[in-house]
Amino acid sequence: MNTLKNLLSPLATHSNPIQDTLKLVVIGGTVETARRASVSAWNGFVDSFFLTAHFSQEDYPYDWLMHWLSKQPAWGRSREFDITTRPVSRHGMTQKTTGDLEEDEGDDDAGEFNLGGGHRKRKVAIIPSVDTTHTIYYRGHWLRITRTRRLNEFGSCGEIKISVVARNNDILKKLVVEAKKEYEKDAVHRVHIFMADTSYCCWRWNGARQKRPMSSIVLEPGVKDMILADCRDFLQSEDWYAERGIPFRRGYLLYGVPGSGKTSLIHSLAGELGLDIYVVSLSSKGMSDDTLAKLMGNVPSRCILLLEDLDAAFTHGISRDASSTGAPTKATAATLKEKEEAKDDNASTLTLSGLLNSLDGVAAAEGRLLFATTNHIERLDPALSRPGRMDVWINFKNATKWQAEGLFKCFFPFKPSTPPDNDSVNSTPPQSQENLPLPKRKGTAPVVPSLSEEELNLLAKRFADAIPDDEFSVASLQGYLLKNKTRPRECVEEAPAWVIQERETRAKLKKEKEEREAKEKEVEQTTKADEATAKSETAPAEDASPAKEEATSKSPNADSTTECAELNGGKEAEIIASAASSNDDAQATGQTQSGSDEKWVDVDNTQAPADASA
Ligand SMILES: Nc1ncnc2c1ncn2[C@@H]1O[C@H](COP(=O)(O)OP(=O)(O)OP(=O)(O)O)[C@@H](O)[C@H]1O
Repeated sequence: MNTLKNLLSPLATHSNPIQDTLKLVVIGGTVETARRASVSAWNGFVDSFFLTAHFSQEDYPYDWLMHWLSKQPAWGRSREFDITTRPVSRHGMTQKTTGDLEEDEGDDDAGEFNLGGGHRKRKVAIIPSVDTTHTIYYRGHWLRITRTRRLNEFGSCGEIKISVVARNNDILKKLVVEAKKEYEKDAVHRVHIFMADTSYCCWRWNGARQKRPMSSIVLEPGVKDMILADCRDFLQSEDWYAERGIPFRRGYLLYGVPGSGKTSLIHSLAGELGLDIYVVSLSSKGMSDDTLAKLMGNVPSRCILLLEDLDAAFTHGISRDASSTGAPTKATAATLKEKEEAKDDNASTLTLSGLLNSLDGVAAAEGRLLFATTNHIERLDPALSRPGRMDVWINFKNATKWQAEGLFKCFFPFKPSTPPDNDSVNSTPPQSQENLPLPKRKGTAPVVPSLSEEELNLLAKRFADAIPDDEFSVASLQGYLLKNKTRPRECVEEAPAWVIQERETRAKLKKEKEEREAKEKEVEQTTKADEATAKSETAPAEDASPAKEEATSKSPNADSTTECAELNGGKEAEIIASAASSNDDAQATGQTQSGSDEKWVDVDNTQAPADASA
């Protein structure tokens, strides 16, 4: 005490200011040194007695732990925590957490509360705050949990550190297993979507969507069953593939008109098979052979890898090698111009050989189901769609009457005439309602007049009669039904008028498009003529090159064909021929090709396709 008094007394009395400053520095230094020594002693103590596990956001256990932590009762008593409406893990599961904010009386949907006055509810999670250590009691042990953020080469990344005093790491193993189980239990109703991030060469979680029941997809009989059975069979055949030395991969090419259910079917399959979907857009900015190879090498073994609008990649500069377009179709002048721009604009520089390598090269991931969709199969290079890369082809066409009827039944549920007992409801679901999700949310659901089964069947039949075969996409029928979702009877009455109106609108749009194109062509020709006149006036000597003149006076397509043929060194025609013949064969034979593992399925063909894996 006296020492301290002696140290501090000069500060109170008038003394030399230099001496005072020095004393303050000494005191401060001593205090700081003592603090550091105690912190490092504590860390040493922790290191020697505690087991510590680190969980990085880059890997799945982090998600399991965050999900598990968000459900722990300890947060209800904690004095510092984060409240978030964002997903607590990359899988987007924000659910009821202990210590949650409860909605006003009358709402038992705990964990949801109204933000912003509207009727939309958001779920709230309470999670450990960053850089704070929390202590949780778990199975007879005190866990010290610290959530931190660290910087890595791609930005900041979350980390969880869990320390526990224990003789071995059994308790941590138990914790991880429990967290995983809980996580999977809660994830079972969702399909998780990951998008390729070309900037960081990684997959980013993009959302968790509610599973879509297979019964809500209306395709010709047998198609859904065939594809589902094929996927299941593949996923169970790892050993079979290994024994025969065949790469454990399977590709599905879904092609056809827009709005016919290609994407919906994939979503539904993912839910049915319990797989995540990894989506790559080949024409996205920054996509290169290298990036794609890394991304493909990083997909987990059991998942759906989706290449959407495969043909779009071809019209945005993909090429077989440095000097070719890779696409079997004629490249337009606009396409070539786009390619030139792409070089400057950091756009996709992917080549077809790069794409082929990443699909089935040595480093390509195994065990994944590859799905590719396209509206223009004729634009695909045959190399891309050959068996081994795309084993099953499915053609999606405009809606048939059968599909119109099925879609109508999906939209309007019927009321059984006599209330059946629970068992009979569970055992025999009506075909159109089978697997459909039960309405979960409370609120003002639209009032739909109740229909008996007979009436529903009759209305669906009449609706189908009014819809012409193979003229409207299922998406447009869905649009019409959505507009009439509370008026099933009127919907059927007005269907013929809707068909006429749709036809008129389409004819009008087509006419407008033709007029616009004709105008554009006219302007283009005038500009070309003006340029030619200006050229001949300013540089008469250049007239001596007639070949060049001839090329510029051709149509844009003819132009690009010439340029394309030059770029390909004459290979273009070969590619067109092989694509056409393979496609024609497909249409002609229509079905399974014997001797290969490939299937050719036409959704309009009512014959059940043969099982290719047989
Ligand atoms: N066969 C179908 N059964 C049920 N719904 C369908 C079907 N086809 C389309 N739809 C509905 O139409 C909408 C668009 O469907 P989807 O995106 O699956 O079509 P798509 O063939 O992938 O189209 P695009 O080629 O333009 O990507 C969805 O809302 C979906 O519910």
